[in-house]
Amino acid sequence: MMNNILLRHCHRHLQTRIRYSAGARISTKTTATTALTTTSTTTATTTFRSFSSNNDNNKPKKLSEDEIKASLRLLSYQGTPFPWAAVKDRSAISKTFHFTDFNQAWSFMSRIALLAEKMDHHPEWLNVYNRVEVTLTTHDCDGVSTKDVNMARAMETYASDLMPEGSKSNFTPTNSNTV
Ligand SMILES: C[C@H](O)[C@H](O)[C@H]1CNC2=NC(N)=NC(=O)C2=N1
Repeated sequence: MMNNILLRHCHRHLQTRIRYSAGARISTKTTATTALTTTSTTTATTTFRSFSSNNDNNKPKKLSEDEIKASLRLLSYQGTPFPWAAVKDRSAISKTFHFTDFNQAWSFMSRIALLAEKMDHHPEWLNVYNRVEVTLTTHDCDGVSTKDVNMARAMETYASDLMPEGSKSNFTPTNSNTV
């Protein structure tokens, strides 16, 4: 009799634990997926809307020097020692991101890779441990377009999601190929 009660108690306890851990597992997965989807969708939609659209035949429009300068000013927040900059001798913009470690740098690249496929727009980049050097340009118009600016903005969002506050000002200029 005592054994029976004990067994039922254990069974109920086990059920609760299983339900709890299943719930936790599901909610973690949902949160991760939602966060990723929401961030990419929101970023892409918001940025596409807030910049002037491309020309009629949907070919990305090459931005003028002044438009690039204005975009760089918007992208680079004050006090960042290594902000977005125009690349010397070619129409492209570039920035080096410094993360805490390789894991963070790779997370950043994975998130951007998903967005790149979604936008059909792919960055040039180099990763060394915690550093990701990014160059953005649009082959289809042979220069910087709104697609590059939108991608750069998404990169800023993803990087600041990943980096703990405080380490954001910890940049060291490493790329001398910019003007
Ligand atoms: C055919 C395909 O749409 C093009 O090649 C896409 C792919 N990714 C691209 N990426 C970049 N950076 N610029 C482009 O013009 C470009 N075009």
